[in-house]
Amino acid sequence: KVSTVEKRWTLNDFDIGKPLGRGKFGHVYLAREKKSNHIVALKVLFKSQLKQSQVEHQLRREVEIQSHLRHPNILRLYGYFYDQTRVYLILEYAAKGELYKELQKCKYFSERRAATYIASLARALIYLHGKHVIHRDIKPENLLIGVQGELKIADFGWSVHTFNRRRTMCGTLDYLPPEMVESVEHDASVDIWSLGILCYEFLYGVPPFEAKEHSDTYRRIIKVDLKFPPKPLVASAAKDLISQMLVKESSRRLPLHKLLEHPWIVQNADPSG
Ligand SMILES: Nc1ncnc2c1ncn2[C@@H]1O[C@H](COP(=O)(O)OP(=O)(O)OP(=O)(O)O)[C@@H](O)[C@H]1O
Ligand SMILES: O=C(O)c1cc(-c2cccc(F)c2)nc2ccccc12
Ligand SMILES: [Mg+2]
Repeated sequence: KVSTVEKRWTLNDFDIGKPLGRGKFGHVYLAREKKSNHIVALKVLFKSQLKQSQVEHQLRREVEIQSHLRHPNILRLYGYFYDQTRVYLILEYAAKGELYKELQKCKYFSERRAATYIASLARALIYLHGKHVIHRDIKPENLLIGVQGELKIADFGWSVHTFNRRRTMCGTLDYLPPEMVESVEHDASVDIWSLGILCYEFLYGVPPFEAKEHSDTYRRIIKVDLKFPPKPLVASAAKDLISQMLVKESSRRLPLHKLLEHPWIVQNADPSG
């Protein structure tokens, strides 16, 4: 069993295996922790590139947030260490890889598979929001698949701790810099919207507001120009759920615990998730 974050890890603690993929800032390798024989994914990030892109604070925040999370549908971050030139993240290994590749292969998912994924993501988001964390970047590229086929939310690079409302409600906003005011603006309901987009994409194979130009996608989003194609045939209960999540007024989006009671989820999601 891989111990907690307190231990000081070094590269010598691991045997490095095959590359699992390439990210923006470096590679991810299969690795085995020598003492426990525990298989992990070792994400190697180059400090030079992190500095260049000015994402050091984002990475520290990602590590700080993800290392404290414990949920079956959230990818574990066991620890990190760094040397002269690189930062290493010790991550749970998701044996069945990326969800978006699975979606490309199947074109779209069955209602049972889609509902099971959406229910497990809703449970993970309920857990996250309960800890005042919003992910803000829920999309197929950031979802990995565990050895039992279960979904794992990864990439907390864009996640943030939301301020408790007392601090922002009574404290004047006047002195808060844009980036703090901006994060006060959007709350956990941004993840409900993204989950609605995902649900649509799982069932139709494309996201609802896709367009050739970014400007067109932007226009369709702010208009909530939601259309359901005739093919593939999708149950009206699923369309009803999606329509309750893709609501412009963020406070009127279907709360996550209500999503888990929605007929389409109750009838189609596999309880084990
Ligand atoms: N824990 C893991 N288990 C299995 N494969 C992984 C894991 N983490 C990453 N990978 C593989 O490595 C690839 C790159 O990883 P990742 O997406 O985390 O890098 P990144 O794109 O730089 O990160 P970000 O998406 O935050 O920019 C992934 O697309 C995936 O194929
Ligand atoms: O040389 C450092 O002290 C250093 C540490 C860290 C770091 C420290 C904790 C957690 C984490 F994810 C990253 N990130 C960096 C990124 C670029 C350049 C240097 C560093
Ligand atoms: Mg990535």
